[in-house]
Amino acid sequence: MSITVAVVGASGRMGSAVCQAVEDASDLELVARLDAGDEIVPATLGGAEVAVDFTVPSATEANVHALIDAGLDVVVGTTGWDEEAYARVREHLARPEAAGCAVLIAPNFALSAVLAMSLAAKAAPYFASAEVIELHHPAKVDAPSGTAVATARGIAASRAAAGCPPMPDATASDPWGARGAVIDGVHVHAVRLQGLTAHEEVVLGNPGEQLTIRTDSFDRASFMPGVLLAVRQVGQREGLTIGLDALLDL
Ligand SMILES: NC(=O)C1=CN([C@@H]2O[C@H](COP(=O)(O)OP(=O)(O)OC[C@H]3O[C@@H](n4cnc5c(N)ncnc54)[C@H](OP(=O)(O)O)[C@@H]3O)[C@@H](O)[C@H]2O)C=CC1
Ligand SMILES: O=C(O)C1=N[C@H](C(=O)O)C[C@H](O)C1
Repeated sequence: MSITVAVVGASGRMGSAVCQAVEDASDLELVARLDAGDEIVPATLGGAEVAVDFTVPSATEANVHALIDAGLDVVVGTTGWDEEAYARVREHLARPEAAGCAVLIAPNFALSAVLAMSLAAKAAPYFASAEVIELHHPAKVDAPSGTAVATARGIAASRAAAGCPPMPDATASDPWGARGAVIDGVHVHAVRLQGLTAHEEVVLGNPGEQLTIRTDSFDRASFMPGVLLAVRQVGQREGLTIGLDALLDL
């Protein structure tokens, strides 16, 4: 029996790749393609059991609530989520009328990126300094990337758990914002460059040594195995899952 799938944001760079990947998978059936302006209601969802959302940060949360209302499990790759938005989804999923629905939200479905985030969090307490540099195609609408935000938060959490002191930094004047965004105390730098797809470097420093962890998605094909894994497994989960690492034995 196939799992029936609807893709929201189906005409986009990721949405169109997901539609193709679903069509190419013998155990999945693509039953609906939705885009901006399409209503998310059972009549437009073609009987889908699982929806995949790759849209825009300003639309994704409303889409997820509409998909839960329609009784679907949801896999989300769109960025822009914060703790408050996660809490609203958890609250929605806890309502009796949403019983049986599950949502998985992941900032990055590429195995190399998931491993890079996990390795960065593991390594961070062993280094005095850690910074994140993300590099993307110039059509990306948000900065920093969702992956960079999650990476910085993971680094900060593991350093806090290990009781690490603040990172050394004598910067007293930065009128141009050259030190980048600061997320939970971790500096994050965003590059937008024609020719790039999706890349991230985590640099960790100690006196006399440096560890560089780098992930490169050269092609959106890199995200597809993770998206399909999530589509196949989201229905076996309960509530809200954040991150593909929850499905992997890392
Ligand atoms: N988790 C992961 O592994 C990855 C996540 N991403 C994230 O996925 C998201 C999409 O990226 P990408 O595909 O490059 O972006 P695109 O801009 O190529 O695609 C977004 C699509 O969503 C459509 N859209 C906009 N608003 C709505 C709406 N309200 N309902 C339905 N569809 C809508 C757009 O239509 P229109 O153009 O007509 O407005 C467009 O077709 C971004 O947040 C990106 O960061 C990207 C790659 C990997
Ligand atoms: O917009 C993109 O392209 C990507 N977005 C995600 C993010 O913001 O982390 C994942 C990946 O970096 C590609």
